[in-house]
Amino acid sequence: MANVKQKLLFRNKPAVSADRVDGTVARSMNFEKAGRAPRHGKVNGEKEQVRSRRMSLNDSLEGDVRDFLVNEAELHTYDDLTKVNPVTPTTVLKCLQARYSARVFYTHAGCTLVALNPFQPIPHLYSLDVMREYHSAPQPQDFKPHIFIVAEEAYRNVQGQVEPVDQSLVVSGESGAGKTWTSRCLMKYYATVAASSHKCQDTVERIERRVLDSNPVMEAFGNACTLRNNNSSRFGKYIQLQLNSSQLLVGASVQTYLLEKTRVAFQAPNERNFHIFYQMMKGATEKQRQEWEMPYNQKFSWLPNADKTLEEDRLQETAEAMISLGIDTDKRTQIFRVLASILQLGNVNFSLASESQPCDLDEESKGFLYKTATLLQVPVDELQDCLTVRTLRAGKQNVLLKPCSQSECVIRRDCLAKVIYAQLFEWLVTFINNSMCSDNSKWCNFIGLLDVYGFECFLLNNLEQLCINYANEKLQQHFVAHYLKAQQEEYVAEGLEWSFVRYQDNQSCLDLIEGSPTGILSLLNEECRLNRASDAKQFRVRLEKELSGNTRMSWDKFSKQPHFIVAHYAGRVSYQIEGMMEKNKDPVPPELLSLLQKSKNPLLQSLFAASDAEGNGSRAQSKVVTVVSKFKNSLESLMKILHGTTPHYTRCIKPNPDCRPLTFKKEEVITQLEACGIVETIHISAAGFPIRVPYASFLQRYGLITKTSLPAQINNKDGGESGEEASLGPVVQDILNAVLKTSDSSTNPNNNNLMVHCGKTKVFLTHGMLELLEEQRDRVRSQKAFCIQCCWRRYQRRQRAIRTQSATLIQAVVRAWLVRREVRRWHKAASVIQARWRSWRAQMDALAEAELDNAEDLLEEEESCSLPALDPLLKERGSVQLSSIPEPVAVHGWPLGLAMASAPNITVALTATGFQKVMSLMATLKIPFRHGEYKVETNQFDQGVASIRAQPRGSVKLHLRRSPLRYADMHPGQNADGVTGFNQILLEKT
Ligand SMILES: Nc1ncnc2c1ncn2[C@@H]1O[C@H](COP(=O)(O)OP(=O)(O)OP(=O)(O)O)[C@@H](O)[C@H]1O
Repeated sequence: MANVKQKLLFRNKPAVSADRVDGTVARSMNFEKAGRAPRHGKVNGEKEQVRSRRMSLNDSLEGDVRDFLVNEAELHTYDDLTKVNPVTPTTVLKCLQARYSARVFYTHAGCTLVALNPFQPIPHLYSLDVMREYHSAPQPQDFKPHIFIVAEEAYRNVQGQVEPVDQSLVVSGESGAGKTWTSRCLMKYYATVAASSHKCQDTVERIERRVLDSNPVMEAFGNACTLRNNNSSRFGKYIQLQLNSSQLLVGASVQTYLLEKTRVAFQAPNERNFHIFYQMMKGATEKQRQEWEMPYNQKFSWLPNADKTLEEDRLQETAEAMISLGIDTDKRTQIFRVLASILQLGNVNFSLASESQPCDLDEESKGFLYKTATLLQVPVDELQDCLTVRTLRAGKQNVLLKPCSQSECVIRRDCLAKVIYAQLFEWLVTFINNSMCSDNSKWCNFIGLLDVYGFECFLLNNLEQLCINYANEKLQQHFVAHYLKAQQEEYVAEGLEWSFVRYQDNQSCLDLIEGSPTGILSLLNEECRLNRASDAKQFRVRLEKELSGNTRMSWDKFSKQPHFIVAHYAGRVSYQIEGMMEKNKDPVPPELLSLLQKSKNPLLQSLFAASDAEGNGSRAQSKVVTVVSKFKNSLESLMKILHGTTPHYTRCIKPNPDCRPLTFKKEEVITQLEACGIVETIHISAAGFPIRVPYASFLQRYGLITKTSLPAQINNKDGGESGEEASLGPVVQDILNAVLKTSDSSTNPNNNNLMVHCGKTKVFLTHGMLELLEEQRDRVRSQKAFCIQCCWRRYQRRQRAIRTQSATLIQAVVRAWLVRREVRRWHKAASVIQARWRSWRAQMDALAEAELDNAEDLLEEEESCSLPALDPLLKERGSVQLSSIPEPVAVHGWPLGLAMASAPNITVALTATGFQKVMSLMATLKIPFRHGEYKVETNQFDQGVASIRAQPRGSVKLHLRRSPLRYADMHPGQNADGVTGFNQILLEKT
């Protein structure tokens, strides 16, 4: 398992810059695949192509796995973050974002409820009707996640008296995340649903009212406007709502932790003092101003940013709540006068003085000091002495007075203000408790609301942050133990036997902080109890000596400031040592305490009466109760209470740092998820089985590994009933066995069985097992793809062969048909030629016969006529001299061009060659043909008739002149300029 985790971490590395929380298995697998070089790439370009193809394939695979595990489009519908698959910070973040965009602000995360702050009122989200709906629902868990589900669950646990019956609702988150808002909602819920038995209407109403009214009073005194929240609680609180045997609210009590009293005398830039001072300054009546010695236009140096108007600046509301809690007019007057004295004290400034002289005050400051003394009802001289002169005691008798330096005076002034305010706040809390708390006999169970600071890590962190982060470590340990129990229960419900043996909790960090005698707190206390001035560098050396071996402790070698770094569960925090000891000692000069005890103000008297013993000059340094000791004690008692209750965790998340409505900043949220332990919870999940797949889905995706498919009846039902799903167990087991058998057992010799568990309806998987399954699936799919490719190629080859064969056959048939057609044409042509030839020969014979007869007649006639009469004609038309034996016979003929043109078949005449042409010419020239009677000769180019000679009667000589027709000797396809045919003959002859 560790191997697998390491492997995943290693593979995830390249993704870290893009998305540091992207640890999905799919991605890690892709990196492995993407990193593998193609074996047979010939050139780099090819390799690149192959790689990019693979990358895109892997990307699509990643999407595929993601789609299988979780449908992103449906992410907002996931009511429980542990149900998103795989449970990684990325998917959790996406889910929260999707829900926030869909205006859904509550989401379960296993046993925790995550509440996203909308930063704007959402109508009807917390109305009385909604409260009643959740309260009366038979199964509120089936409703949409809501803070009222948590409230109702706790309430029903009390009703059901299931051990442990007492409940704790732990609300945490960073400043401005909505803890106070959520606590208020919870209190309103219980004040509504656990109220109103008609019989005791008065009491219940009184208690409810007081419980609710405690809020404005506590907020006025304990909240302030900070950079991160306009109404920031500057203390932690645990409110116990006490329920009687009928689960009705009969009382309440409040325990507060670590009020930020330094704020009274010091406010960071752009921050304000506690709300109550501004309420007084802005909302006092004239009468009150006189009472409080607070003129209308007076400026107070401890009230910066007073022009900033907040809805919290409502004195009237606070005063009414005080009345409702039973703080009478006198007490209220005393309270406000004490508060006014603090404001006047803040305006007192000290001037520089020599070492032997106490610091003096200017006139203005004297006035403010006078007012302070008046309001505190103490002598003004004594007050000034206390602020400017230190009393040193040497033994019981010897008292030494030492003037304070200007800065010491300022420290004493501030200290006086802080101690008064802190005591007043404590008194108020006690008063509220007395007002709300019911008699022990009247209540039997409680529901506790814990609203504590979230994990803090600033640029400069000091004792306050150390205490807060220590408390968060404590709560985280408690949460983890509880969460693991819940996980264990789920596994048991699914029939699994599993324990998170490998999970390392934060005990080592707690040991580092609270360990004795060598924990940070112990060493700090030891340093504070030493009777010497605090030295930061010395303390750092001490810490290094004692704790350098602790892996949770470290130091920044390059930092010049004395500091130490603690690796908390939520991150590393560097604490500066300078001032830490002073804060831890929190010394109050005894003179100041004795002065306050002398006050005529009954409230001040009661505030400081208890500190009498402590305030006595006889305080031995070893008995100093340090801040961390007090805090540790109160934290321990709180943890004791929590351990005895059933916890319910609500993690409030601030979606953006600027408190803008409906704005979700991923980085902001993931940091808080880490700080409030959700990411840690996810890691714990990862140590178990973060991936849970219902049998039906598993079979649908991985069935192909063993060629198993989902039964049709389940497939049709979209998942099937749980009974039917359970029946799929053996098939699923077969697939898993097959996968585990084929996996490389050399790398996971013993771990195979630890990577997967079959529950009753789901398969529980580790990331490693999912990876293995996906690999197997890929392999099977590759095989199938290869098989399909082979079949396809074979099919293609066959098709190609068939096509070739067919084409050859068609060609053969066509050729045969063409040949047959040609031959048929030839036959036909031959028959025509034969027929023509025969008829022509017959004609020729007849013609020759006739001509010969005529020639004889002609000869006979010519013997009687003179021959020259023929000459002109012959000259004109060209002459044919038939040289025969005994005399040449003149043959009347046409010019050869005409003869060619009138050939029976002009095509034959023009195109025919050789004998054909001769025959044609003879026919045209109507030369009688008798076999053997004429000798026809062509010229050497086979292009014209050279001579036709009558054999029996001697030779016939043709003398032809050039045709008078200009183009008579031309035919298509021949050079127009060339002289061919008969003309050529003539040319040759001449
Ligand atoms: N559920 C909610 N609906 C509407 N607005 C809310 C809700 N929760 C918180 N807010 C708003 O956010 C502001 C800050 O909330 P809240 O004071 O409860 O924070 P916080 O966690 O208690 O801070 P701090 O630790 O500083 O006290 C509130 O003043 C309120 O305007």
